[in-house]
Amino acid sequence: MFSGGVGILSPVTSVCFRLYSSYIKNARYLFHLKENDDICRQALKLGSFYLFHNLSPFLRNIGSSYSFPAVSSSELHKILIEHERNEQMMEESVLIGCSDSCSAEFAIDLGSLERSRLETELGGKFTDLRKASLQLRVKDTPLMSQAQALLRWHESHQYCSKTGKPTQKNLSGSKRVCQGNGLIYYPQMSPVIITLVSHRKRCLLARQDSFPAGMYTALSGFCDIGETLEETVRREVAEEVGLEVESIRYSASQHWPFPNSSLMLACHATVLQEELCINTAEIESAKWFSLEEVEEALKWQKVPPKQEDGTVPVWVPPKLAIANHLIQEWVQEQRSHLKD
Ligand SMILES: NC(=O)C1=CN([C@@H]2O[C@H](COP(=O)(O)OP(=O)(O)OC[C@H]3O[C@@H](n4cnc5c(N)ncnc54)[C@H](OP(=O)(O)O)[C@@H]3O)[C@@H](O)[C@H]2O)C=CC1
Ligand SMILES: [Mg+2]
Repeated sequence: MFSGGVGILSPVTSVCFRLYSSYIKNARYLFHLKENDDICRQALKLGSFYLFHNLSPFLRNIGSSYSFPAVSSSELHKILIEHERNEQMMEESVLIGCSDSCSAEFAIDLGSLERSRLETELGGKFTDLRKASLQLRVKDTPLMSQAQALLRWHESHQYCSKTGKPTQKNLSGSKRVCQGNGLIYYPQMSPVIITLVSHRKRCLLARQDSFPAGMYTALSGFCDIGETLEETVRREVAEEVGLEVESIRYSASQHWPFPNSSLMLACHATVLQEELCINTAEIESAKWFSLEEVEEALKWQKVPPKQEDGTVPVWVPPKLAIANHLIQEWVQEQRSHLKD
């Protein structure tokens, strides 16, 4: 049943596993891998590995689409030997999940190996994460983002911020431990709210001057320490556009890897008034949009071309961004109100 390490689990644990759904089996198996270096070491010998080079994921182009392929443990072993690396380097991998058949999945950064040679041997390209996110199918991006975020966290937490001594990752990469005083560090994400504000039949979309021309999206902002989700929504809406939030409705969440790991918490909010007071230190422009205008903006699948007058039509972030989900949800709700 478990191709990656079940033999190490006690018979009692294995019997319990048989009663569970595959989701629970996987969750329990991953828990053991995270906690126990010996089980994880066994899983490394049978697992599959997603490859990165200085945090750029490896993509392969097949016809008109791209894949984020994994190599087997034996293939990775062969690559390391051919590039004159010790097989011990496999232990630099981080655990990112497991397949339905409980085969462990890891990510490894091969940044110390020659990039162009690897690309030729593997038949693909190490691609910048932003570009890769747009090339991959939306359903394949979360795994790639998660893997890159975890590798990035390990790369930037090599030393203890209290003692200055090196930290050591456990085998799965679920934590790092200070070699000086045993302090444990866990991978972190910053909570960020993203809120689609609406008033009567219009919703509010805004842009920062760093956005590509024409792109408008929902308001967003990092949670301050100690704040609740609701408090952040109220504060950010007040700070950025000078509106008082009346009601908040949670919608969904998403891990967002740019520029560092964020947990995007998406909400709908209604406001009491519509007169905007834009904080230009934060955003360049914010406007109310009707259903028709939002439907028009959603039609663009990629950056629209400049019009004759030199302007770029309004467009919204692509499907991989939770902003798109919030906007689509609002459109569906408006359409259903029209039918009522
Ligand atoms: N997935 C999606 O659909 C969307 C994702 N986002 C993401 O949400 C995030 C936040 O949006 P944004 O509106 O810019 O946020 P804010 O409105 O909070 O403003 C960003 C500024 O806040 C400061 N800041 C405070 N805390 C942090 C922290 N923990 N990490 C980094 N900066 C912090 C930084 O200022 P300083 O640099 O001066 O220190 C930064 O420039 C962005 O990373 C963006 O990529 C945004 C919209 C859509
Ligand atoms: Mg903001």
